[in-house]
Amino acid sequence: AKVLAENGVEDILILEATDRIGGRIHKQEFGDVSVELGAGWIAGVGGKESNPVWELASRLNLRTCFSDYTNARYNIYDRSGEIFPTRFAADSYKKAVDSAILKLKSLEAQCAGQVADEAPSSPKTPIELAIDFILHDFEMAEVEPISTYVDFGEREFLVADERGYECLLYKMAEEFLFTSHGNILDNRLKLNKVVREIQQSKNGVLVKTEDGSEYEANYVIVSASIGVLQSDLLSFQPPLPRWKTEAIQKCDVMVYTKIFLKFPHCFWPCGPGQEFFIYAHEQRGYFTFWQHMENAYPGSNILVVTLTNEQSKRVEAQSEEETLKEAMSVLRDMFGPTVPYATDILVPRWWNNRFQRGCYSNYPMISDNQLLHNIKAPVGRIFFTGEHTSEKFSGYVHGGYLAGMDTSKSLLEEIKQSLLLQPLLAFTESLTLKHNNPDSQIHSTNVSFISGTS
Ligand SMILES: Cc1cc2nc3c(=O)[nH]c(=O)nc-3n(C[C@H](O)[C@H](O)[C@H](O)COP(=O)(O)OP(=O)(O)OC[C@H]3O[C@@H](n4cnc5c(N)ncnc54)[C@H](O)[C@@H]3O)c2cc1C
Repeated sequence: AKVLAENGVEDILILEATDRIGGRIHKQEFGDVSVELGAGWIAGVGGKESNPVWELASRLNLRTCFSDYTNARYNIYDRSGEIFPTRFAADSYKKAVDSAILKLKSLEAQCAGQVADEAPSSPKTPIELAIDFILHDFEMAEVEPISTYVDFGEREFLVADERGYECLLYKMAEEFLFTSHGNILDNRLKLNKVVREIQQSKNGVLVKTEDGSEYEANYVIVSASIGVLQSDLLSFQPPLPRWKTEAIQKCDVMVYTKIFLKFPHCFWPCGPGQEFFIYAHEQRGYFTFWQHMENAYPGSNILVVTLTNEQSKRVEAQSEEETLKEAMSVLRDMFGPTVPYATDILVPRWWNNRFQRGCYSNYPMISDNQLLHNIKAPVGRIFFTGEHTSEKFSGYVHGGYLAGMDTSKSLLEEIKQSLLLQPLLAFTESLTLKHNNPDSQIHSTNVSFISGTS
């Protein structure tokens, strides 16, 4: 919207389903600090190009902490609280990386109709399963080379600022919407407006919201997540073409749940290289990845455990008490029976949120550019944007940011073309009218053609 406004298209309307802006960037007060339920890191810093989100954060002096995940593999606990020896952990890690490379090669071979030379081994033991989880669901959810790292650098910074990651969005809003004391008062932003239907005709679009409101426009940009597009929240009239719906359904959606736990005191190791630690269990992804928040907020006594996909869906479906019981039993395995019970727990529910239906897009390991192209491509007057439409940075905040700019530029181009074509179209129309109805109507259409040209 900012790109459009800055380019003279100020007659815009932003319809947001919830009572806030920010979407998957969402802070919440927990245990006297601000925690990030959604995006937490600015990924891709320190490289040859500057990450635009890092630039925004620097301008706002956003407080961040460098995250060094590399040590996580040396803090792997078994179920009796023993840490796996460094050498053994390093070897297991190397084995998992080699196996991931083999798996990719075998997939590539399969796609080319060939048989791979060597079959990859599957993780079986708890430590193998734990490493497989951090490798695939956490560290490298993408296939190498990872554009974010190549372009912007390999460093990642955790946002640890009471204003929240979302303050970047309010800053951006301030630059083109009417705001006062941090509140957006511009009536071009309408909150609590759940879009349910988008009708398009030759001349424009009609957007219908759940509360019965209707909005007419020349164009619409849909920035809802890929999970929402896969759900039945939004309907299109006429229905979207098959190439579009098939592409939308083919893209995977990751669910990524950060569970926050507050304790009366800190009982975990907090020295250098100990921010991240791993729990090795027979069930892959069962309360595997842990982080303490003492680097981000010293004295906060908060732990975060990350669950993904099936485990995320499982805990979303149960009560917080049940999840807390499971987490406590895992912590007592690792640190002993005297570990104090957490005083508070926070479980975000991204999968069951009908305005998200998941956390971020995950393109299949082997997919061609056509899939992304089709997900991104406009259908008539309906344009699509969001992280899932970013060619290089899908899944990230900077992906969403850059995709938004990209889509707006395409729309500006479309508007420019249609303005250039208008006189020509009016002329063609007047000729058709003349042909069909050689009476009084002709003149008025011709006038609009002439005024259009001038
Ligand atoms: C738990 C989690 C952790 C993450 N961690 C990171 C990270 O560390 N670093 C990183 O870079 N990225 C991370 N991401 C991804 C990042 O948050 C997203 O890629 C990015 O914020 C997506 O922005 P977007 O504008 O595409 O979509 P959104 O932020 O989802 O915006 C879409 C908006 O559309 C609204 N909407 C949906 N349906 C309707 C409707 N029918 N009518 C009206 N409005 C509607 C939604 O309410 C929402 O506000 C994480 C995401 C999650 C959920």
